[in-house]
Amino acid sequence: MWPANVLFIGCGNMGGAMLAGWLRGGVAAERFTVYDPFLEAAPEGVELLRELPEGRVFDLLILGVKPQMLDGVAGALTALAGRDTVVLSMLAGVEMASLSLRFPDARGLVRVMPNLSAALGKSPMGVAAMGLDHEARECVMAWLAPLGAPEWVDESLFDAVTALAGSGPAYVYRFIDALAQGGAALGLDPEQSLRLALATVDGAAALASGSDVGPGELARRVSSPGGSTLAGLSVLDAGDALGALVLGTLTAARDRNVELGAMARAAGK
Ligand SMILES: NC(=O)C1=CN([C@@H]2O[C@H](COP(=O)(O)OP(=O)(O)OC[C@H]3O[C@@H](n4cnc5c(N)ncnc54)[C@H](O)[C@@H]3O)[C@@H](O)[C@H]2O)C=CC1
Ligand SMILES: O=C(O)[C@@H]1CCC=N1
Repeated sequence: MWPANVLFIGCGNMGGAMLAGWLRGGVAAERFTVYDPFLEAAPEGVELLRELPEGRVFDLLILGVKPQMLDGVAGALTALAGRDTVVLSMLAGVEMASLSLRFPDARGLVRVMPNLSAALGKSPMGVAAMGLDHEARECVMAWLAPLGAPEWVDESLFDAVTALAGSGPAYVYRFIDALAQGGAALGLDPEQSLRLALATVDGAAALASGSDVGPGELARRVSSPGGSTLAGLSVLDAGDALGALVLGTLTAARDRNVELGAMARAAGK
């Protein structure tokens, strides 16, 4: 079954979440090797290397370093990224054209944009590939499936997908914090307020995910005519301030991804 063996190059927050997701999904730990000079420990059964392996061939190389570190590692990976090896990158902003300059001999390239929910098998994932035939692309999707919901995305939209789905958990966490702090300001015990906020977001997201109607209709169903939810929504919806704030947030994140991509393009010339 492809990939028989997988080498992570850097396995911090995001790489670690993906690794945890595969292990949770039943993939054998022995199929994974991690090269990371700074990681304290790898999960049980996963080989952790402080030096790049020599004379070994991996089916899949997963780049899990920061985008700004690409050129700190790429040169040393030439021998590992040969014609039997697919290179998969989770790096924000960095385009496949930039990757193909660094890994010209690789069997193919895959870009994936997951988020930390991969650890629970609940990550949305944008996926794009280069140099892989239909069968290999199907294998990539099957390989990513234990992490959540992979879907093909045109690479030109990757920076937007990264802003929404990659960074998105951070924005949701801010909203959870705001709910919890609001409840505490109204007199609830802060810990109880956070518990209530978390359970509310968890249940609301699960309900919306399984619903055949959209979030707008679900919000309407919460709101009794003349009731208290509408009184709250009249504040939240005023002047579409929330919509503008979220759009501004996603735009800033998307634009930073564009900058990171441009830096990688310029450095590769
Ligand atoms: N954190 C997140 O939620 C998401 C991150 N990403 C992408 O994932 C990538 C990694 O981000 P994080 O996991 O957040 O960063 P991180 O800093 O947690 O992980 C990076 C890892 O690389 C290791 N490392 C440093 N120098 C190295 C070297 N020379 N060779 C090998 N490994 C080295 C570090 O020890 C660390 O474990 C980034 O490119 C980011 O754009 C993508 C989606 C979501
Ligand atoms: O903050 C970052 O740059 C990365 C990309 C998406 C989430 N974390």
